Amino acid sequence: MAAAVAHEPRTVSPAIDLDNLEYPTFESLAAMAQEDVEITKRSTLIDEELKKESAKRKEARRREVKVMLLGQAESGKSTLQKQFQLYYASKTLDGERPSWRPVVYFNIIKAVRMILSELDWEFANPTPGQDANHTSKEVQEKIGALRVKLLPLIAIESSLASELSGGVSVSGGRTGAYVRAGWQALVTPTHTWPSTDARSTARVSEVVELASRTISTVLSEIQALWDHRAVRHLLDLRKVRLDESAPFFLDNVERIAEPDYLPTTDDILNVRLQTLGIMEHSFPINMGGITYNWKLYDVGGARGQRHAWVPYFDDATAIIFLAPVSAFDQYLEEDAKTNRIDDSLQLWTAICSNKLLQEAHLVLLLNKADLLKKKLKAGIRIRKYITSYGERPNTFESASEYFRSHFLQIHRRKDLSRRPLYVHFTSMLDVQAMRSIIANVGEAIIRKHITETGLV
Ligand SMILES: Nc1nc2c(ncn2[C@@H]2O[C@H](COP(=O)(O)OP(=O)(O)OP(=O)(O)O)[C@@H](O)[C@H]2O)c(=O)[nH]1
Ligand SMILES: [Mg+2]
Repeated sequence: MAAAVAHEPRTVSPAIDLDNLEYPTFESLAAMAQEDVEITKRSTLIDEELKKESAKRKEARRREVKVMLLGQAESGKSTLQKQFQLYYASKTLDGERPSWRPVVYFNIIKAVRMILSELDWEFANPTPGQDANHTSKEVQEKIGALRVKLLPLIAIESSLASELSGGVSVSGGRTGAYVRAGWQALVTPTHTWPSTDARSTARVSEVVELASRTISTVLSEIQALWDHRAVRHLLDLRKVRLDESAPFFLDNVERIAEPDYLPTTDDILNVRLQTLGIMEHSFPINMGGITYNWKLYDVGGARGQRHAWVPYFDDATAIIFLAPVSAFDQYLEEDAKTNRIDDSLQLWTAICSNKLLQEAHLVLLLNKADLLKKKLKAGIRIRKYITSYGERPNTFESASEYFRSHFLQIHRRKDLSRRPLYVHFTSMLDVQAMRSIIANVGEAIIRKHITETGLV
């Protein structure tokens, strides 16, 4: 037989003494009731505050227009960002002028270095069939003498590049300098930035001042090199590969060599400086009496940078895709076998078919139309680089239509949500012509945003 188990109650309720119970007085009951009212009031207030806060956040989000600038490296994304800034917030661009000074110096030094190294190569390996006068002993001696004078200038390139890149190590090559978000604070003593200490700012200014002084000291040698017939000849033969903006800066070197030089808007638009990562620029845009917080995301376009775009995709209001149509005779710096137009078409395919971007408004800018015209006028044949161009006339009308139809076809085939597509040919350095495009694109994007969010 199982033994009986005695159970103790687990909790013992206290015994009560009915004779000595304390009852609350009417006064204390009233005070308690008042306290309850206060607590309820406070919690209602908190609820209301939270509701207001959430409505405010929602409203702020509704007024926020996020626009991503996408496209391969050198397609003109950062230049378009500057054009937007110039149109909607020109005062902020004015404030940034001093920080573009070292970038202009860097562009000049890099151009001089590249000319000298291309000449070296050409003297050692003369192009068959070229005029031997341009590689004669006399020419080589003259260039040799210029090189000696220009060496102190070339020596500054890497320290200037490294200061612009905020310490990211860079080594020669065509690109040379990268910038990340906040770079301007690193190169402008008047800016404050958490990562800028007084010593590093002083060092940067020293490098910038040294660059400025050296450019004016060797000004006549820079001009002599740029005007030299051997250089001109090699440029004509397209044997010297310079950044597209190099001729602009070398033509303007005298003005830039002035000690009180401050970059003009044209200078700022022409500089070449590769973007690293994602740079966010925001400024208010007023439309129909409502102020929108316009956020532009300018990304690095080289292949190694593209993975960083994706986290920004799902709440993007619009994508502005830039494809440089002048690039038919160029190849990717990161992959010398891929034609730039081909890369742009591949990238455009990926953008049109990306599921995260299905809701985003699409704008396609076929950029560098000015350079396309120039190249065709200079007789560069598209068929040599793109065989499918066939016997079509080598004219701007025919070429622009050919490239446009390829991009449109991809959009038709790959865009599952069948969004309307806004297409423009652009010459991004032309401030006047860009004004109407910027206004059109800005308005179209905000209008779409209004339709979706129900803002009036
Ligand atoms: N001639 C001409 N030059 C242009 C045009 N658009 C941009 N450029 C120049 O092309 C170069 C590259 O432009 P960026 O805006 O730096 O290119 P990006 O797309 O930002 O390049 P990453 O930052 O490397 O991805 C700069 O020197 C610009 O001045 C154009 O329409 N015509
Ligand atoms: Mg850029």
